[in-house]
Amino acid sequence: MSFDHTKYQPFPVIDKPDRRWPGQRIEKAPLWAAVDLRDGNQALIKPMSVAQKRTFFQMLVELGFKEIEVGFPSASQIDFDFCRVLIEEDLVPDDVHIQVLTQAREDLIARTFESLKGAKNAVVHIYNATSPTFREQVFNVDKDGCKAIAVRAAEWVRDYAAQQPETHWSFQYSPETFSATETDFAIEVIDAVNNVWRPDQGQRVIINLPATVEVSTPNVFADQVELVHENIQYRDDVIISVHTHDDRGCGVAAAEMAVMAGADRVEGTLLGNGERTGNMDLVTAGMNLYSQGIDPQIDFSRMKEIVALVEEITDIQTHPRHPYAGDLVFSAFSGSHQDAIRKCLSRYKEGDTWNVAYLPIDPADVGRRYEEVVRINSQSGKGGVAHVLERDFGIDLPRWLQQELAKVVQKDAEEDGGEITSESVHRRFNSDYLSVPMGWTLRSYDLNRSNDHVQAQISIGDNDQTVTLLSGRGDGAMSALVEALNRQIGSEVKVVSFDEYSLGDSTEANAMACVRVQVGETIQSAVATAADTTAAALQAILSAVGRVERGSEQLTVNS
Ligand SMILES: CC(=O)SCCNC(=O)CCNC(=O)[C@H](O)C(C)(C)COP(=O)(O)OP(=O)(O)OC[C@H]1O[C@@H](n2cnc3c(N)ncnc32)[C@H](O)[C@@H]1OP(=O)(O)O
Ligand SMILES: CC(C)C(=O)C(=O)O
Ligand SMILES: [Mg+2]
Repeated sequence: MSFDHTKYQPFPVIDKPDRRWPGQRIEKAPLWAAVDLRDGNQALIKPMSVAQKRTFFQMLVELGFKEIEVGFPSASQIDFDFCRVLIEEDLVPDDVHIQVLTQAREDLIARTFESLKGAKNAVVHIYNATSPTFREQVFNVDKDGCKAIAVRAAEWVRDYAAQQPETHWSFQYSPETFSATETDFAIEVIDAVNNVWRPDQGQRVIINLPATVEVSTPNVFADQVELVHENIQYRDDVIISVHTHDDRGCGVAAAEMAVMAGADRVEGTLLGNGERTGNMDLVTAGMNLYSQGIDPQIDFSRMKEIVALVEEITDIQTHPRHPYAGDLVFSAFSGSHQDAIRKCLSRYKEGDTWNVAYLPIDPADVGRRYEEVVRINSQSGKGGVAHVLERDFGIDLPRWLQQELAKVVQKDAEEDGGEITSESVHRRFNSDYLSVPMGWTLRSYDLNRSNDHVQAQISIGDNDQTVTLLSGRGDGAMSALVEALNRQIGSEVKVVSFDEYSLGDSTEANAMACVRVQVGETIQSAVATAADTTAAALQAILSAVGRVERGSEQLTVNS
C-alpha cells in the first residue's frame, strides 16, 4: 500500500512556555521584500527573460517595494545581464535596494559582486542549508562543518564588498531550511555569521529565516522565530526577516505569526508564485493588514494590473477564489449572503467604517465593481433578485413581490443550471409583471367624486381592438374599478396587496404601482408604471385581472 502515513513523523513542538507572540498585535507593515524575480522565477516552467524581468521590476517599484530580489546572477546569464541593465540604465530608484542570491561558494560570490558593479544600494544574500537532512545527506558535514560554510561565505562577502565601496551594501544570510533546523544550532550559525559582519559596527545585516519547506503548524514557526529574536547577538542592529513557503497552505499565517514573534521583514511573491506550492503571497499578507486598518505601504488598489501582469509573465492563472484578487472573491450567489450584503450596503455611506457582512473589504478599494457582488443563480433568494433590479434598473419592489419574483427567477435558474444575468431578471420581471395583456390597456379614465364615493368611467383596449367601457362605483378609483370588473367578468375581484412608488427622474412614468389581486380562486400580481399614481394603480389592477382572464401563469390561492 503506497498511501501509508506511518512513513512520516510529526514535527516536534517547541518547548517555550514563556512564548509572547500569541498576545502580540501587528500594528504596522513589516519591511517587504519581493522575491518574484528570484524565488518566483526559479520555479517557473519558462524562466523570465530580461525584458520580462524589467517589466515586473518596474511594477514592483511602482507598487512601492523598496527591496526587490532580482535574481541569482552567478547562476544564470539572464540574471547577470538583468543586473547590468538595472545598473547601467539607472533603473533603480535611490530608495530601492536590489537584492541577489548566491550559494556560499567563492566563485559564485565573486561573480555576484561582478554583476553588481556600480549599484547604489544592493543586498548580497548568501545561504546554506542547516537542517540535519542537509547536513547529513546533501553536504555530508557535521554542525561545525555546516557553520564553517556560512562563516567562510560571510568573510568572502565582507571582503568582496570592501573592494566595491561605491555601493551601499547590505548583507543577508539565510540558514536555508531554518524551520527544520534545531533552533539553537541556527542561532549558533547566525551569531557566527554576524561575528564576521558586525552589524553593531554599522554594517546593515538581514538575517532571513526561511521555512524553505513548510514542515509544521505556523505557531511552531513563530516559536522558532521568537527564539531567534530573543537569543541572537546584536539583535538591535539586525533586521530579522522571514521567508515562508506554502507547503502546508499556511505561508501567510506563518509569516504573520513570525511578525508577531519579532520579525521585522517579510519576503514573498505577488500572488504566491514560487517553489512547489509557492512562496508566501504578498497580496494576501498586505491586504490582510489593509483590512485591519493598517497601511500596507504597497499600492494594492492596482490589483487588476497586478493580476494581469503576474499571469502574463508567469503563465500561471490566478485561482478565482484567491484572497482579495480572484474573480469570484467578491461575489455572493447564495440567498442569505445576498440578503445580508444588500442590507449592509444600503446602510453604508462613504466615510463610514466598513462593516458589511461577508465582505472583508470594500471591493471598490481594489478596483472591483459592486455589480460583481451579488450574482444570481439557483442558490439566490429574494434579497439578491431585489438587489440586482434596484442596482441595475432602479426598480424597488415590495417584499411580497420580491418573494414572488424570486421564486420565478429561481425556477429559471434551476432550468438553466447556471447564472442568471440581471438583464434576464429584468426581462422576466417585464414579461411576468410589467407587460400589459392584450386588450387590457388603460386608455382613459374619468372619476366623478361626490361626498362619499367615486363614480368611475374607464375605457380599456388596444389600438386594434374594440374598446371596452367599464363603469363602477367605490370609495376611490381602485375600488370603483374593482366593482366594475366584478360585473364585467362575473368573478369576485379583490385587491390583496398594493404598493405604489414614485419614480424620480423618469419623464414619461412618474409612478409605479404593484398589485396582487384575487380573482375567484386565483391570485395574480402585476406592476404598472404611468404618468400619475391613479393611472398606475388602475393599470396594475387591469393587468393582473387581464392575465387571469387570458390564462397566463397564475399562483393559486394556497401557494
Ligand atoms: C531554497 C532555494 O531556493 S535556494 C536557491 C536555489 N536556486 C537555484 O539553485 C537556482 C540557480 N542554481 C543554479 O543554477 C546552480 O545550482 C548553480 C549555478 C548555483 C550551481 O550549479 P552547480 O555548480 O552545477 O551545482 P549544483 O547546482 O548541482 O549544486 C550542488 C553543489 O552545490 C553545493 N551547494 C548547494 N547549495 C549550496 C550552498 N548554499 N552553499 C554552498 N554550496 C552549496 C552542494 O553541496 C553541491 O556540492 P557538490 O557538487 O560538492 O556535491
Ligand atoms: C534561499 C532561501 C531564502 C529560500 O528561497 C528558501 O529557503 O526558501
Ligand atoms: Mg524560497
